[in-house]
Amino acid sequence: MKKINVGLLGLGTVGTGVVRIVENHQHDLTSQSGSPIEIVKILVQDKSKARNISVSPDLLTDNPWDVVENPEIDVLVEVMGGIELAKELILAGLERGKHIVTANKDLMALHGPEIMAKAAEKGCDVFYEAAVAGGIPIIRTLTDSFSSDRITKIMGIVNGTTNFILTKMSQEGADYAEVLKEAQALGYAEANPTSDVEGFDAARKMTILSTLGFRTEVALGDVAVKGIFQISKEDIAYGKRLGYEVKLLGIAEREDEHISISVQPTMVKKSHPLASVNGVFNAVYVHGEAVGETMFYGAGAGELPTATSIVADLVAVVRNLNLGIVGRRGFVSYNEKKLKSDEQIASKNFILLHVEDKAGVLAQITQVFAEYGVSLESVLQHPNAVNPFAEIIIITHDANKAAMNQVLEQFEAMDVVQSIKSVYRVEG
Ligand SMILES: NC(=O)C1=CN([C@@H]2O[C@H](COP(=O)(O)OP(=O)(O)OC[C@H]3O[C@@H](n4cnc5c(N)ncnc54)[C@H](OP(=O)(O)O)[C@@H]3O)[C@@H](O)[C@H]2O)C=CC1
Ligand SMILES: N[C@@H](CC=O)C(=O)O
Repeated sequence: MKKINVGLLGLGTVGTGVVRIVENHQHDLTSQSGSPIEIVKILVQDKSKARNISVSPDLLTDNPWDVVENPEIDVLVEVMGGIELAKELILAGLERGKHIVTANKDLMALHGPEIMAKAAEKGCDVFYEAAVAGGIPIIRTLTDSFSSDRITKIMGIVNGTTNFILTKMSQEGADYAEVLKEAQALGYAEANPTSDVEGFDAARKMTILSTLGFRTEVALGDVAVKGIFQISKEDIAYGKRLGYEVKLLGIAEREDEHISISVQPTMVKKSHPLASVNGVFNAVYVHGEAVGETMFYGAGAGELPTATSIVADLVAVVRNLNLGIVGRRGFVSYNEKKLKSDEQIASKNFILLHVEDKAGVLAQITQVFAEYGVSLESVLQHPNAVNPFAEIIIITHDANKAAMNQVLEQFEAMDVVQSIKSVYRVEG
């Protein structure tokens, strides 16, 4: 039984979890993969840093090439994050015939095709289950379990940090900045948390999921992105009154071979299963033509859930090594990419307006919707107790994005409209 040597690039939140699982589950890992797995070198930035796991100082190095050029190492597990250095090390590892496991969605969303091409050229495995939704096995599900189906929609809460923040704001009325600090302390947030709160982390994950689900090479620039920082307590309170929770959703849809992908705060009807996904939990809803509706739920970030996916990938690599095969997750060929136009993207919408509180205003507002063919599901109006204006909350029926943009442009130009406070997509 040949021992498999692993070089670990990074010993932060996720790397620590990988060391723990490899140590604690050694017997099971060997019996499932056919080989003992040993971490023989670990790259860190600062060897003198205090760590919440004890590892032999001999294992640590701050020189990446000690790991990547080590001929004894069979597999590189990249959990250091960042793009340029991680990419350089992974490509250098592949060049030397090393198999790769990574949690790096930033890298896979931007450079996945180049990395997969190098892996194919060198006959190596590249697995990245942990890159999307932490502990949920969604990548395997899309590439393996649904290979027989035609997926039409992937919709999910794929960022744990923002879901943690929105849950605390909704349930406890907590302050945004305070909860973000808590998410950072718990190891959920990215090194630069703006990528969580501005929606880019979710956009990278949706790039990966839609590429795999629609078998189409989706680029990060194809994803329309909106983050959570503009969500107010008022929006959350109104949503609740009307039976909605505000969630940051990644939404990828396919219709007549055309696709659209977005990340945006969304009012989700409380009866929809995504509305009750709280805290750091993630969930991904997948609709396939044959299978119908499915949903996958679990911890989307954090040390051990994420490490579970990494070590499962490691087992897959080792199994393949022992069988003498490679099992890259990718495609022989991709479908042609056709993006939906704004006229083809339709959804229900929630709009909160502050308007002058006088006769005829509501009629003027509804007239604008009628002009652009947007039909309304409900309209609520009531005076604001503090300020001399009225609040109007409108829920539309399905309306296309182009028409909605024209409606909003009209509102911007109307004297009776003091401000367009918020606009959300509505699901459920
Ligand atoms: N945290 C999570 O819940 C999840 C994270 N991920 C992804 O996993 C990856 C790792 O995340 P996480 O563990 O949270 O990150 P951390 O910041 O906690 O850890 C990063 C580790 O990499 C080391 N490192 C970083 N840059 C360098 C460098 N230039 N040279 C040498 N070592 C370096 C750090 O060294 P040192 O310790 O000395 O500072 C640290 O050990 C990221 O790609 C992230 O997006 C994916 C899913 C969930
Ligand atoms: N920062 C990310 C970590 C996992 O990918 C998140 O909060 O989901």
